[in-house]
Amino acid sequence: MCGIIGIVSHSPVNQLLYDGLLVLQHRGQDAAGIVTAEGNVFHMHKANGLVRDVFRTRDMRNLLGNSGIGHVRYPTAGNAASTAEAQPFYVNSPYGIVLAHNGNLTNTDQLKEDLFRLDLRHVNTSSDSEVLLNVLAHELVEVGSTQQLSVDRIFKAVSGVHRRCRGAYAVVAMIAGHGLLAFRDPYGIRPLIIGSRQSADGVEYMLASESVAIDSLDFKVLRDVAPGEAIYIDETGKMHSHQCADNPQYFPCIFEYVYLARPDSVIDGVSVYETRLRMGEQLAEKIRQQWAHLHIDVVIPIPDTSRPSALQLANALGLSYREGFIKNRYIGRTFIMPGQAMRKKSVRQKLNAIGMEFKDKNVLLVDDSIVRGTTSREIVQMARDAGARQVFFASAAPPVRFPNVYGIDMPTRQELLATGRTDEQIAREIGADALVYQDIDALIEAVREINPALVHFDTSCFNGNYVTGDITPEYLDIIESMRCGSDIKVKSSSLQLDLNLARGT
Ligand SMILES: O=P(O)(O)OC[C@H]1O[C@H](OP(=O)(O)OP(=O)(O)O)[C@H](O)[C@@H]1O
Ligand SMILES: NC(=O)CC[C@H](N)C(=O)O
Ligand SMILES: [Mg+2]
Repeated sequence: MCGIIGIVSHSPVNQLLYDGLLVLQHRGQDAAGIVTAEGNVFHMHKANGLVRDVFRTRDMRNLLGNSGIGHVRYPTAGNAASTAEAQPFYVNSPYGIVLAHNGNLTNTDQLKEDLFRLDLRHVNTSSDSEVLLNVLAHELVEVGSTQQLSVDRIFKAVSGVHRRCRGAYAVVAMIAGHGLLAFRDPYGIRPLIIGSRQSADGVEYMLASESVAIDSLDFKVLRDVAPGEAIYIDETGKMHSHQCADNPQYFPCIFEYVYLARPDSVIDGVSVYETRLRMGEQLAEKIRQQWAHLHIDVVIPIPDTSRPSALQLANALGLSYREGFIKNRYIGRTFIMPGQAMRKKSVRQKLNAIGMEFKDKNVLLVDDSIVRGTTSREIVQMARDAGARQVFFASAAPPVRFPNVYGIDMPTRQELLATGRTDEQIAREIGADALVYQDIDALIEAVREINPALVHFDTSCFNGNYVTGDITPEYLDIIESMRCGSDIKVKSSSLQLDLNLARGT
């Protein structure tokens, strides 16, 4: 889950893009980049680091032009440390194209081989996003690069991308001398939303991963981009849209509501904050039924993401809600940091207990999810060190037992705390006296109650159902075997070969 943004304006967009990326920083802390278009010329600056560190005044000055795209990266493929994999990516033919991608392709290696062998294109990094860009570039050639690039042709090229690419992709791209293109994969796994505003010179458009970026830049939300749909804003500033997939279906990632997105965003018509409140209510109901024998003195959230769920859970149970952990506001999100050593160290740096809230109390700690257990293990111990009598733990999401292949870095079953363990074993692992998880149906209900039009979700990390239909046990085995420890560093080019071997082809 990276953050992407695209703006077509009537005045310079560099500051708007920067401000938008700052608002999307929670979606990626590893690298940031902006490309602006000034006539036929692209200006690009990208590097590893947080938005505030990547862009100096001199970089901003060079980002000239009235349209542009931006990206904050949370690596899920390729090499986390490589500056060359910071986005947006650029390819010079046809026309000159830049692209920023949120998600993860699941047939990267097959595509890479086809690009090399059949399309005569070279991909220089191990990033799936560079592959995606080259597929788009090739499809744009296929629809007739020697002729005028009409809107129809651009949409045909996106249909070609949908036919070839598997996995999750929300994309913003710019075609030099033409306009800004955005599209969402046929299942709408990762979010994408469009907004507009009226300026003295005409309408201006903005696309972003989350509505919070649109709100905070003073645009008005128009609507979510539909699964499979493409939006094109041409060089005159006119917006076009078209459904480019044969069989689009809504399967948004439910983990966006659990953890990834900011609570003040609305994704696919659902307020993230409201779902988190409802998750708390649903969990309270389960606790009421299952834990009548336990005495809880106080409910304490594990900041930040679990706050709304913990608050509502406490309300529903008639218990007091107290802030027992204080978060160092200068430390980022730990789950999306690359490398277990860094994540572990950061939990202690990030959270500190307030003794009086724990001393001689039975505390119920609430987190939005338990993934590797890095946070919960540390936090339970911190609660005990602070003098808690009993420590109970509640997760507003079900156990995470399966790898995510659509843009969240949960690649191996071994590193997921809940894989192969019962709730009792997990409670022992994190050192809690009791543990309760949300049920998957209750989680789905928490989102669907707000927008009943959403019927299906990508819930693969909870139940192993992979909607794209191409994720076999062999695929997961190979992904796992390619990961060195838990750090992201994929020996990408061997995937297809290994898959073929696994299938005996
Ligand atoms: O079981 P784990 O592998 O530790 O992952 C789960 C934890 O990581 C996330 O917190 P994070 O610190 O990333 O962000 P937050 O401040 O938004 O809660 C999430 O909210 C959980 O607390
Ligand atoms: N989390 C994401 O969306 C990652 C995008 C892309 N797969 C990368 O690793 O750069
Ligand atoms: Mg957290």
